[in-house]
Amino acid sequence: MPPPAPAATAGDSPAGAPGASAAPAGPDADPARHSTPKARLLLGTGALLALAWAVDLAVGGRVAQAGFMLATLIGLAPVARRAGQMAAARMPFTIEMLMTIAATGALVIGAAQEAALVVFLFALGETLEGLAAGRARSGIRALAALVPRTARVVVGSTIRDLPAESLAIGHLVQVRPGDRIPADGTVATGISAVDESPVTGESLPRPVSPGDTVFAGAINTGAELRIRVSTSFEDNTISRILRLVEEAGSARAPTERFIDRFSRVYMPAVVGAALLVAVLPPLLAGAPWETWVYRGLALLLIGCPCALVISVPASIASALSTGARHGLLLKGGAVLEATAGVTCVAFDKTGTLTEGRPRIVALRGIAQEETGLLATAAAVEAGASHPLGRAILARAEAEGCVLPPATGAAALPGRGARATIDGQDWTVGSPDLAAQHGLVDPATRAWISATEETGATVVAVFTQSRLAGLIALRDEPRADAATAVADLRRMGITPVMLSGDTPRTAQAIAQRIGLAARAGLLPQDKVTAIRDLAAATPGARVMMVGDGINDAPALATAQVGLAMGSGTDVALETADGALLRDRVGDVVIQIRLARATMANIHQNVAIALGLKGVFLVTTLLGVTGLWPAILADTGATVLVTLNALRLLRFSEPRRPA
Ligand SMILES: Nc1ncnc2c1ncn2[C@@H]1O[C@H](COP(=O)(O)OP(=O)(O)OP(=O)(O)O)[C@@H](O)[C@H]1O
Ligand SMILES: [Zn+2]
Repeated sequence: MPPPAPAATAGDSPAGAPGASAAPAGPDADPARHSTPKARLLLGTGALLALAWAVDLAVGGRVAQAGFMLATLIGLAPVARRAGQMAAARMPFTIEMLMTIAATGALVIGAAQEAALVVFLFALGETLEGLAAGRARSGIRALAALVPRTARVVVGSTIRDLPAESLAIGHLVQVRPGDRIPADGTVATGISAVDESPVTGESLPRPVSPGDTVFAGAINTGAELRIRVSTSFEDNTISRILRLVEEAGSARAPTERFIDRFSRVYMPAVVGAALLVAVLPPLLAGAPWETWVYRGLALLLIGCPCALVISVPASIASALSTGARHGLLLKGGAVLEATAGVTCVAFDKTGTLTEGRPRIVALRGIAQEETGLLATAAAVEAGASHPLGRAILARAEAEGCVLPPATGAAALPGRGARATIDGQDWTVGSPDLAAQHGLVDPATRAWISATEETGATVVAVFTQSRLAGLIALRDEPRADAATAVADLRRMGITPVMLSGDTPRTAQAIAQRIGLAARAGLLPQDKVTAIRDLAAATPGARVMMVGDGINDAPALATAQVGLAMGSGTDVALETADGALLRDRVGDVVIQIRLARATMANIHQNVAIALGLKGVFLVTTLLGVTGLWPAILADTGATVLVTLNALRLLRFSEPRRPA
């Protein structure tokens, strides 16, 4: 007989470790590995059971009884062994132990036929549940298969096939039309379109040209591309996602932990109650022993918490899997549960509510003419990752500016960037910084205000003593920002914008999107703002959605922090989840999915407890016996799992275009 796989599915696991199956990925996620021996066992027990039944119907008597007994023993052996192992590890009260006691007890009181049926139905329940759980997790497992195994690496004038794992940062790889991209990177040469739907769920291929970033796993749908690898294999987006989801297994939902604790008390209570039922009526009232021992055994089966134990992990695995298919990633069940309760969503502005691709709309030279101004600003921003800095650099490059050499470049988070040029300390940053040096005269101030009222951001380029000029940049709101914000309102959730930009600019943009704004916030002010929002109303739960380095502290502070997929690594690492498609509307979908999941979990707990309640009563009344009791348990397990699978079909509501 093949060895049983310990703790293969939640149904197998001891009551003390119901979360064992919550990790939807990892080595345990392969259902085939576990269900094969179980399925074989199931078939064996089933065949013997059927044979014994046939014998029973034909001739009856000893032979049939022996057949039932044999079927029971074969089916029970692995279960009993697991029960023994767990008991040796000081976890005596397990589902396996309940099964073992009940089936052995049934044999002892001469109910071999029922014992065999009980063992068979138990194995059936586990197999079905294993299959269903495998489906729930397949979405995430499929991700791992997306990255091609080999990459075509360009070495000088030749191309060599190398394993994708061995790719290193800086390698140049060739991706032919129709091939999958083997690594995260930037397009070096070629103009094409990439289908990222397997990674992000975005169904339209995205046009790419040199300089654009691409994900490992995306399909090149157009012409040949050469990609410069930007992350190692372990750090590519897909590997990171898989790691996040794996971590998810350890971060259990509060509901799950409750059931965990509940089971720990509950299992000994069930055994105790069954013992009392079996012993007390005969001892005290002289009732017949067989009747009450039988009822006690049935009670053990009723008490089996299989369905309850898997109700939460099954729903969560389905939900995480569905989310992953839509490019919505959450680091586990706890986050899912917190997301369902969100009452307020705080959005960062740049890169979250807006495209994060500001463009220069005006240059105003003051102490320096425009081209020189642009070159100076670009030199200061040379290493910057801030969208404003990148926009300035892009424009300078487009205009063919020659940048003066700069040293000691540094970011001033939430304020600007600085560097030394020609021995002078230059800053590119918020006009307030320049004003602090007394560099902003009334005419300049008026120009800044007027420009900001149009929703543009103005940055000043200055030294301690001289304002070289001003640059106005404009960033458009994301296409779905206004709709998403309106959807949140309709769901009873308060949207707020938290911005590091000036009040006038932030207001202008917030007004177009339709929400309130808090502006002029430094990174630590965003943290304070999150705390304020959480304290503003009792029971408030705040979600923060952001993308930048300046959002990371706020992402960590909020009950739930979500990072835009295009966001900085810091934001992605700090956040509890990511929205890979970079759509504001995905916040809405994520919350809807979380709410649906919690509803699903509650239904599951109701199904599990409800069925048990009904059969508890009928058992004590003597209406139903052993096999209906285990059928109720198996039935509840299957119902709960099927109900959880409904979450796989969760889809975003279609809206009229
Ligand atoms: N690299 C930079 N170059 C120029 N100005 C900068 C730079 N970084 C920050 N600033 C200035 O600091 C302000 C706040 O920046 P911060 O990154 O906190 O927010 P933001 O990107 O404007 O907006 P949000 O906080 O809504 O994303 C900017 O509006 C800009 O004036
Ligand atoms: Zn059970």
